[in-house]
Amino acid sequence: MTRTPVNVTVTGAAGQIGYALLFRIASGQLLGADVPVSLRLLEIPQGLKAAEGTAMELDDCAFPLLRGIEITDDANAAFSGANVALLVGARPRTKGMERGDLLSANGGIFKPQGKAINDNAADDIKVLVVGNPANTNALIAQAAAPDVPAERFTAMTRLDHNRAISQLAAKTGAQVTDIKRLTIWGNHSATQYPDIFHAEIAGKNAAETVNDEQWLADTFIPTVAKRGAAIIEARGASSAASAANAAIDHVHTWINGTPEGDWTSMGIPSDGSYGVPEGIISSFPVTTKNGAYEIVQGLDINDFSRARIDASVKELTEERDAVRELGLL
Ligand SMILES: NC(=O)C1=CN([C@@H]2O[C@H](COP(=O)(O)OP(=O)(O)OC[C@H]3O[C@@H](n4cnc5c(N)ncnc54)[C@H](O)[C@@H]3O)[C@@H](O)[C@H]2O)C=CC1
Ligand SMILES: O=C([O-])CC(=O)C(=O)O
Repeated sequence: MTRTPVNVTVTGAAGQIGYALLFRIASGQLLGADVPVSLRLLEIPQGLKAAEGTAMELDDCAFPLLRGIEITDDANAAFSGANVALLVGARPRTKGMERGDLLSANGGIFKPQGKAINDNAADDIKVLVVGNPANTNALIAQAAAPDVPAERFTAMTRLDHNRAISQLAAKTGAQVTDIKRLTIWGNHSATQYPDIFHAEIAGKNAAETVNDEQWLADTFIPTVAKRGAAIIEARGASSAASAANAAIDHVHTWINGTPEGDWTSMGIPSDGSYGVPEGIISSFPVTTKNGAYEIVQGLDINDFSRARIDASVKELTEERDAVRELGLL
């Protein structure tokens, strides 16, 4: 295999998501079974030793596609030549803590990392922000990287998307593979809106198939939106393997395309579509092709959906205003 390795930078590499993610990247599940990969792991100084331990385990897998691992606490070195950056390192939410509380704790991490991406990454850099509050952290990083096209900064709502598919399949007895065109709108937070009005189950409209607005409003939406908190309550730690799985899905779909007739959900800089203020990083239905994404246009938004999209977007504009006041934009 003579192909040049793709440089993938993972921040927070010694954390629990990092541990679930790195082996899947190295095995080819992020980029494809024929794409060699070189890993750059960024950690804070206290995390370096554990990252080295993970790197030893990666070596011990003898992955055919893994061409190198560098470990550093220097963001400029970590993002040097990066083609894909997964910004995972952040402080996770703990019991009883809402995402808003995390803004100031995490904002300081993403501004310098955005600048380091701006100054060091490859021209084709694609960034996925996983660390919470993911949408606003992505906005902070993007604002600090004026030389990188804004649309390369994305935030992860794919875990919400996957959770919603799974809940809908369980309710209707369908297979997850029967469910298409589901959308997560807004923020990766409890205000997010999982929308099944345009979704299909085995080719039939999902909302009509379910035909139960009370289940939608009182069970489905809160179950999906509060799933992160429910996992923390049950596990005593936030979602890790499912979050890593969603990060793999997000980047894999971005690079390789959405299947014909389907779409996915990504947190992306708004172009003003669907009344979402331009510039904020909000989740939309998107199709992807040749490494680029496009917002699905022309969907009818009913009153039920409009109110919920607006509420989540309002939260995002408030987060943007808060980080602006903190001098992070
Ligand atoms: N968008 C989403 O759907 C989801 C997001 N998350 C978020 O992902 C983030 C990571 O979660 P976990 O891996 O469980 O946390 P963790 O605490 O296990 O790991 C975080 C790691 O990041 C490192 N870190 C902290 N600051 C850093 C910096 N400036 N540079 C590099 N590394 C740094 C820490 O040393 C630690 O090893 C959290 O913010 C969590 O809330 C978690 C689940 C889903
Ligand atoms: O809720 C959290 O803090 C972790 C998270 O983002 C999720 O599981 O969706």
